Amino acid sequence: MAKLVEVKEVSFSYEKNSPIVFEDINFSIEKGDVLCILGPNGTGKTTLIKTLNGLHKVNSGLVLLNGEDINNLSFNDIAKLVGYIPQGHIPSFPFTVFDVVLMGRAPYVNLTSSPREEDKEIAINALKTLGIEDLKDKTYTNLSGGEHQLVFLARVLAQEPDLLILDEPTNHLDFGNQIKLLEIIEQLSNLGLAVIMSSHYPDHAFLAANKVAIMKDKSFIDFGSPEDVLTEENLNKAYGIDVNLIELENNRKICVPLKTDLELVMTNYSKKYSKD
Ligand SMILES: Nc1ncnc2c1ncn2[C@@H]1O[C@H](COP(=O)(O)OP(=O)(O)OP(=O)(O)O)[C@@H](O)[C@H]1O
Repeated sequence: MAKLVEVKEVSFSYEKNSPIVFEDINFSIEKGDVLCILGPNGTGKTTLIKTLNGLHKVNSGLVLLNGEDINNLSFNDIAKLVGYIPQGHIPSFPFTVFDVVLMGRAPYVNLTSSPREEDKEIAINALKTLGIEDLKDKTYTNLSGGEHQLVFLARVLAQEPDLLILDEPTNHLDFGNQIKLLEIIEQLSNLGLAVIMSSHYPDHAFLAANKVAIMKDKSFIDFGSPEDVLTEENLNKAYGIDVNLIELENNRKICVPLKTDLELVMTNYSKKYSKD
């Protein structure tokens, strides 16, 4: 059986003669996998993610969804397979939260017909799953950043995709909601949904992912299980800081970044901001 996502020898640059963002990327994702893509700012995580939902076309190589070249799939075909939450999306129209979530059913609803009762039930269920049914009648544009994020997630759940692609999904979420979101991701993946998310938090990969990729210098410097990939050495290579990995009693690992020696860079300012 074909893999849900296969990425083969993929390279990308924004313009014909502009620098390559990444090259020779290879990986695959199956049902129920959660892949966390880590890497420093500007390494190409968002760009890579956009090649997996048809928003960017690769320069060379292949992206296959369920064995089919993504270039041969229509926008609607991709929308039935892939639910995507972009980074920092800005809501523009004052729809109700319920209507925003119902829009997730668009790939299944004929343009000229209204949503069916079944679609409305699916939308309500998505709100219930995330524990935000009480936001149903609120105006989407009036919500907080974290509430937008959860409502957008409800909308892509209503889309009933096989793959969720989440670009820094815990942005804007409070301490508790970050963990709740990771638990929701874990539970959905146990049901068979696949998830690809980018993140700036290696700890989030330990909490929710079974695969991790670290992107740096136009490629993956490592890909595999969190235990194999999230080493102090790899995290130092990726972020240029020392990191201690600490194992808690319940076998859970956490990453603790150590302080850097920034005083060297700050010497020019020491006179101006002298406390004396
Ligand atoms: N529309 C664009 N046109 C040209 N270059 C772009 C465009 N979007 C991004 N880039 C460049 O592509 C590179 C990768 O950007 P990308 O946003 O994919 O990185 P990222 O790893 O997601 O970063 P971050 O962690 O900061 O969100 C960067 O050098 C960026 O400046």
